[in-house]
Amino acid sequence: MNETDDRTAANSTVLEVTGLGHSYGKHTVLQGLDFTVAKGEFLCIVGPSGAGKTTLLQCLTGLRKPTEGLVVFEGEAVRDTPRGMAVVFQDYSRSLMPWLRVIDNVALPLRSAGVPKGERLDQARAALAEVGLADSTHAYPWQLSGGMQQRVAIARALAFRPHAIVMDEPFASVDAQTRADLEDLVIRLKERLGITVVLVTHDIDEAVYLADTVLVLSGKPASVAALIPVDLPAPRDQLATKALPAFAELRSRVYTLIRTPAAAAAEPPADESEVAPVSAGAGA
Ligand SMILES: Nc1ncnc2c1ncn2[C@@H]1O[C@H](COP(=O)(O)OP(=O)(O)OP(=O)(O)O)[C@@H](O)[C@H]1O
Repeated sequence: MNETDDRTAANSTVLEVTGLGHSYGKHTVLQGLDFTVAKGEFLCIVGPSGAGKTTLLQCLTGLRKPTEGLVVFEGEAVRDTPRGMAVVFQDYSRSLMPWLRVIDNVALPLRSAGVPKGERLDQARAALAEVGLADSTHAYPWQLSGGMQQRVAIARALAFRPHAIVMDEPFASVDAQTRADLEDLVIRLKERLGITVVLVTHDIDEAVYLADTVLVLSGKPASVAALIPVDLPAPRDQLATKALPAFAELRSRVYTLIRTPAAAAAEPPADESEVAPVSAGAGA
């Protein structure tokens, strides 16, 4: 049994993707994807620009129907975004309502879900406290920095008390320092609340820093080139973790897989247990 099998056997599977493919008309973008995400796991999806990362994420969240295969979340086939799943997009400025105060932005989806007023304001306040915005509940989004607005978007996702958060390049629109702060925030939230996180990024360093497992998409059409367990010590630290030789090794493996998937797959890694090619048990 390799590390990937251990990973899925030790934890219960939350998300299961089987034979997933997607074509836009005659243009096949994704083909034959099989993988699982365990409860509490942090999975980062990386791949070259245009590989189909966003398309995959849309299929996982029920925002797009795959043309082939199946996505199962908590035992049920995904058709619309499941109740236990929250989605955070890159563009916070478009996802927040500028005319609503922060607390009302966070509480809005709860209102649509029929949660009574007192309860939804309590849940919204608690979620804002989780992301360090307890003092900004009455501000308008446009009075906040980009990083704070993205925190509001994360709070809005948390207010639902989801079991899983799916994020599409959530830190791509903020400066480097804010990005590092938000990365650490998401790691802390995941650990404290036991949430499963699936995050798409084009940034290999970010993927290795955040993930328990990095899923590398590559090829045309794209498939899973590898699921790479990231066995870096916790807690992760922006300086210490990134200075580790193991971090540099993982980063270069991911980079090589993205750039030259066939060559990387043919050349076994120094320690084979660290890289699990998808054919060696990445599926359910
Ligand atoms: N709605 C659509 N209709 C037709 N083609 C699409 C549509 N959305 C995406 N595509 C095409 O599918 C391919 C994958 O796009 P997608 O946005 O999923 O990739 P990506 O890996 O997220 O890209 P990037 O890293 O640049 O954000 C691209 O060739 C894109 O042009």
